[in-house]
Amino acid sequence: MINLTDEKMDKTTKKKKKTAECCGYPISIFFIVVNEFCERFSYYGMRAVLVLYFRYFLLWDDDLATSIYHAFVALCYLTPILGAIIADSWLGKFKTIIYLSIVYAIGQVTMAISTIHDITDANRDGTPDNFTFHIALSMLGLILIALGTGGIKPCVAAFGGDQFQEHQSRQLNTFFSVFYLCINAGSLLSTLITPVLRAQECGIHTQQQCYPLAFGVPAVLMVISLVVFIAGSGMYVKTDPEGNIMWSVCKCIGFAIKNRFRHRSSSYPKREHWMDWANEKYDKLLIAQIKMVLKVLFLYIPLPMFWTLFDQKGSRWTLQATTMSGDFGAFILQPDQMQTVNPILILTLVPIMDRLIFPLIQKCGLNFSPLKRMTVGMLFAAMAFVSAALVQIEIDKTLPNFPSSSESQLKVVNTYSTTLNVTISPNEHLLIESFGSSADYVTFDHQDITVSLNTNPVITKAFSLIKGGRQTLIIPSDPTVMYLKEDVKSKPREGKNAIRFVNGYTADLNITNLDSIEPSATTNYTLVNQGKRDFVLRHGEQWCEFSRKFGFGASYTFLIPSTVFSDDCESITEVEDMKPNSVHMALQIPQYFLITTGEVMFSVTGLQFSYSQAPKNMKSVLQAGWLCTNAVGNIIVLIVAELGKLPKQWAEYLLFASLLVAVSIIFSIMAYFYTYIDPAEIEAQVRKEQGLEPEEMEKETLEMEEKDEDQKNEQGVKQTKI
Ligand SMILES: CC(C)C[C@H](N)C(=O)N1CCC[C@H]1C(=O)O
Repeated sequence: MINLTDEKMDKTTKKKKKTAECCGYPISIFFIVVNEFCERFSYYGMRAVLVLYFRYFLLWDDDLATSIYHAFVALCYLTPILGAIIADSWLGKFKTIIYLSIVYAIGQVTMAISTIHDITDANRDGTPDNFTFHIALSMLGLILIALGTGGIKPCVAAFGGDQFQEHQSRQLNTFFSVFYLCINAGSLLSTLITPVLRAQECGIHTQQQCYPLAFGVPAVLMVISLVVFIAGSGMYVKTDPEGNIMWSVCKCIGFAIKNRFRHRSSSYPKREHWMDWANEKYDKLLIAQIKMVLKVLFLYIPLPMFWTLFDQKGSRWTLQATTMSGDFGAFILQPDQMQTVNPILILTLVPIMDRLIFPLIQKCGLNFSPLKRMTVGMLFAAMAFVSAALVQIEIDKTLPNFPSSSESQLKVVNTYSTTLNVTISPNEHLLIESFGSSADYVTFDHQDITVSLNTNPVITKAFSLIKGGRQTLIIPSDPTVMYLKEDVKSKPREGKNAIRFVNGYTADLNITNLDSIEPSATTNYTLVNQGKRDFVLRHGEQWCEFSRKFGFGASYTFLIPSTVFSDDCESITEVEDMKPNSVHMALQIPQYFLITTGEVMFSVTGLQFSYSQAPKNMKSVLQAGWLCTNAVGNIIVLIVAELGKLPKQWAEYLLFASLLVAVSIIFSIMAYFYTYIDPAEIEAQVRKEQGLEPEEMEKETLEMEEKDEDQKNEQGVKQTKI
């Protein structure tokens, strides 16, 4: 018999301890949800500008930037396992959250410091001189952030759940919804704010895009998140870890497998569950707890497929948006801003579902159990992809007919003084007026062509076209030097417009933001945003200004005639190489609505389910298992992106939708055989079977705490056995 000190008494009775409440909720919850809001602001805010930092600060190419970005996101969803092990086996959730939040905040500050170009810009030219320093610092920052954000994620949700007493089960479910609302409110605000901060100019020696501010504000938010969490310290219910539970779990599973193998002969009687083969050596309670966790983890196997579709919102759907028009009249939406529709919808759909839809379904007498909700959530996500496929079919109707890999396409632009008859061997005849172009691209299934112009004398020239490419034959004022210029062969990125100029003026010209162009030359493409753009053309003292209004995703060649200054830029002609996007981005709203409805049913429910079905000492572990489904989904997206795509994007969307339907059918069958449990009840029952009265159980817990870690793992479990 050991003496129960006040402190120990508190430890054993803490679940029963009355916590301060407000409207039926523990007050400590307030600190946890505010902490989550700030943390998600910090995480998503930093993520919103990360690719741009790689691309335009570190000057990495698109492929490297996106690969490192996705690897970082996947790492953020893998580290929860580590956090959960630390919390459930060693430090407890409270201390784990504090320590890993410190790591996280240090990571954010390191990241912000790595973006200060002035640190290494000795020659003051606006670019860092020592890229290795910035890369090393930012990678260190990202690793610390991934450790921190992933590590605390399973602990915060589970720690929030721990604050509720048994009579607060309704409030507990609402907590997970509010928790999800905070995630999305934080992410929405930060994804709107950090890009604006980045667009500011700042610097000591030279003014540059303000990455230090864009990364600095998330770092400050992470520090606030930590301070808020610590501020609630006195109010939390803190459950201590019961020794190195993960090590005990691994040893117990290992023993069960070994023991089963040793007794594989049919002469040994079968046992109800393979984990029962650990009965000889391990505590029944531990075995029962492992069975509960394994049952849920098994159920999670098909779930990554949901996240595989969900995560494509940020990639494929954003690319789809770049081929659409974002002109909403009152405002213009950029393709990547379309993603903010998801958190906005979450903020509206979670309350609607919680307060209206789910109670209504219950009133109708339907049993909409958590696993049914998750299955329906998956079906909604599949429908979202069907909707995306339908939108894609509409877009495809408006897209130019790009050349296949064996074809070549050619357009002709005439800046000669008269109309020309252009013959392209063997049988293409085009009549092209001065400062005009052929109506559309001509497609060839061979590359070697001969072009003849009906000038006097006739000019003939041979060309070799690019296989799979689009080119323009530029006929300048001196047609003998006609030449080929390569054109864009896909929609310009980010919904921008690709423009270029052909100089038909007799001398060099300067155009706003472009290098000077020689007579008869053609500039390379420049990308310009949607909206009205002004250009100033200059030659010596002469200048004129012209404006054009651009839509989304078009490509133009502007032909500058020799009279450009005498008619004040009026005579510049515009050749449309690629039509602007005509399918409206609003058509993406149904797919966002469907996927977000699916997310509310799947993700919010999954969070609650993972908490409710976990034994008390493995709550964080099961949360980590849940988050791992997200990590695997992310990795699948990475692999799919690497493997390439189906020739038709709409077909790929339909393929993913069908895969998710198939997976949801498998999941519903698995769910059918799953029996919901009350882990506390099972634990109490096992203890009862072991002949332990509640008081004895508490004493025994204390005795176990007295022993050293190793003994506790090895002997503690045996000791409780009957
Ligand atoms: C992608 C949105 C900004 C956030 C999303 N709706 C969401 O809440 N989550 C996506 C993965 C799980 C969850 C999160 O915890 O961030």
